[in-house]
Amino acid sequence: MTFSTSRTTHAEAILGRELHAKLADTKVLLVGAGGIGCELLKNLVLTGFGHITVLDLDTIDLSNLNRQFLFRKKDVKQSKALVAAQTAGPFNPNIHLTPIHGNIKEPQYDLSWFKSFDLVLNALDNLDARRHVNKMCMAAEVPLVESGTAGYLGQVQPLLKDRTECFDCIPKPTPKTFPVCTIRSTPSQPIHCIVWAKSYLMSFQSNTVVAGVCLTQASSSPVANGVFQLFGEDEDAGGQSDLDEAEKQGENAQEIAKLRQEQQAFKAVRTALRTPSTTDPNADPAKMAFQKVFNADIRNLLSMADMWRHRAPPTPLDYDSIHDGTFVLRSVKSDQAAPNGNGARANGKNGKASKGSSAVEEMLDDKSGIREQGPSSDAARLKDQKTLSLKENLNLFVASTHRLAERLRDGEETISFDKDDDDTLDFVTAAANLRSAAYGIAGKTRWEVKEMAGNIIPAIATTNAIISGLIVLQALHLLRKSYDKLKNVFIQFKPQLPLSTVGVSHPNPSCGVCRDVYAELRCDPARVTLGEVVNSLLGDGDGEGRGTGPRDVSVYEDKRILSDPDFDDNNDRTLESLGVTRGKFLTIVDEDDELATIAVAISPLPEPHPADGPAMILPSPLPSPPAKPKPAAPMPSTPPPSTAVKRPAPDDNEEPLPKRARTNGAIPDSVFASPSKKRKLDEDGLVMLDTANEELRDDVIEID
Ligand SMILES: Nc1ncnc2c1ncn2[C@@H]1O[C@H](COP(=O)(O)OP(=O)(O)OP(=O)(O)O)[C@@H](O)[C@H]1O
Ligand SMILES: [Zn+2]
Repeated sequence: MTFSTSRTTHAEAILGRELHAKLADTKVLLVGAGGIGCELLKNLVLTGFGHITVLDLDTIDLSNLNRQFLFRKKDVKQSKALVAAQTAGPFNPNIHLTPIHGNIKEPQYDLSWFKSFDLVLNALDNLDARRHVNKMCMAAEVPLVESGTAGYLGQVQPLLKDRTECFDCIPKPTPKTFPVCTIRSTPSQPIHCIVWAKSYLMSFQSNTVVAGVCLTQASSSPVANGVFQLFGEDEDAGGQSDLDEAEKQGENAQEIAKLRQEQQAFKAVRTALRTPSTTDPNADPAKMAFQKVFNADIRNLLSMADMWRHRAPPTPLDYDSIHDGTFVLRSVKSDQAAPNGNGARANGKNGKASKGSSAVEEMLDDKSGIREQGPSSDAARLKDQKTLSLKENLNLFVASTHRLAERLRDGEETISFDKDDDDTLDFVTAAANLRSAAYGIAGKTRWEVKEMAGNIIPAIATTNAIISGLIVLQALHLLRKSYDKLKNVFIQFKPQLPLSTVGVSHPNPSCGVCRDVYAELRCDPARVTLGEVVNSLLGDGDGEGRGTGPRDVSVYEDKRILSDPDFDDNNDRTLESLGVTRGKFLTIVDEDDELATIAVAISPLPEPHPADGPAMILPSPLPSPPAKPKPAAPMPSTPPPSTAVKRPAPDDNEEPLPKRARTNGAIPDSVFASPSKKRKLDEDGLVMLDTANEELRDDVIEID
């Protein structure tokens, strides 16, 4: 007896003939071709999914090659989506693969486009893109499998509108925050110095790592708030408006004069960084930057006596003496902030400077040259893992500042921190370590700084591979419509139970994403006005499919309010003039809070469409939102969140906030019982579950 086997024999045997045949016609969108994406694409191709679109915005980096096995060294700098498709396509000639090099948030990937897929699989690495895809899938009612890994941990979550909770049903934990005073004036841990150093490249506010207002500052000017961006945009390009304003409002004139002086000094450094280099050592931008931030600014802080009453004061660093090896780290009391204050070598015996002082001594001990961490003195240790002396940090600071300055002069307008950009990593390492030395905090190796500054949890190829297999299993349940089999699956750190599953949860009745009623409006945004659109969508309410009829509503695009019953200025403006174009949503909120919200996706008119044809094609039937569930009574057992210190920093581009709290209403018990309100592993908000009753354990760095 002979058996004939083909490439599909095994897949057919496992899946059954019916499902296997169905796969050939299935259209899948895979978003992300990174660690999970590469593994998953291989699985999809080999399982026999017939039509796969793979989309990624990025190009291949050398550091991807250890786990993103569809890529080779020759592919570095090429599009991930294109190379992934080129490599995986030939694994199965029976399937169609469409690679797209692009951002999933681009307007052409609108609701109609999402609706053209039977299934969407996320293999992303950031909260923003995940939330976007979640919303599009909820609107399009296309099943989505969400996933993420963090080191040895991983999670798969199948999501389907009205069947399961969506990605946004549970508010995600906010990223770690640090009080601005700690970062700007009173760091006590290496991470504080690293965050500070990063802020010299990037804005404090925009990456929301620093929270609160520093009480020692009088004004809200960038200088007062510590937003010095040596390599970024000039936050105060418009002049000294903030300070002028503060002066007008009668704030302390002396303090304002001091802030102005600081601002001038800072601008001089920025200018020097952008000016062709000279031989004058005093015009060396690196030296100027050093003297400003590690000497002048620290002296300035020392003059605020109150700040140092209960904590060790920092020591101003001196460029020349570090350079020639004669620098002595001084412990200066707040009232001894004079340049020649009594100094003492920071040897840990002086209580004021004892924190981390042995590590500081290590940095000071230039005779040791480059020191190595740990017991091994193996000369072959990676250079990244060596602790640099103070002088070496100075040299690294100077060298990296020069390299970054050269890039500015070559036309780069802003330089942001990127863990894979050596110049920025060197700068942050050196600047953070120099600041640590000034504050008696232990220094960190370049390797450690890379991990901490990049919020890196090492990626493990095996975790990605397991998760990708599990994604396919959940995808198959969704395709079979075996909804009772759907599971949230977790890879966890438990030898007895490395893999666990939990049944999916119901949607959160007050979710501001999946409880909205979605509709699609095909229109020419240049030819329709806001008022026209809203009135047409509300309809006359005169029978089935004819809408709710006129009522009081507020209208938003994302967080921007466009109109409400007391504000109709925009009603005669076109959608285009209001920036409501293809791919965006108009959100219509019931002013009486009785009916669910309508979210209207803006799509183009179908082609071909006569030029004199209607400017919009309304959804049919018109949206008819159900009554909103009554909010549950507040739960006494849940303490209110503390807003005292760790309030998240306002977003840089903050736009008017919606009047309503979209997901912040009282959350019913069922939500807190939801298994996915669990442990946060990833900066981008991946929520991980261990067991149903486990505490939220965060890798939060303690802040003072
Ligand atoms: N908005 C987006 N549109 C399209 N692709 C995106 C978007 N956001 C992220 N991605 C892609 O998702 C993938 C996530 O993969 P992964 O987590 O392995 O990240 P990586 O950048 O490849 O690796 P690492 O961050 O560890 O260097 C990346 O390839 C990234 O380009
Ligand atoms: Zn939801």
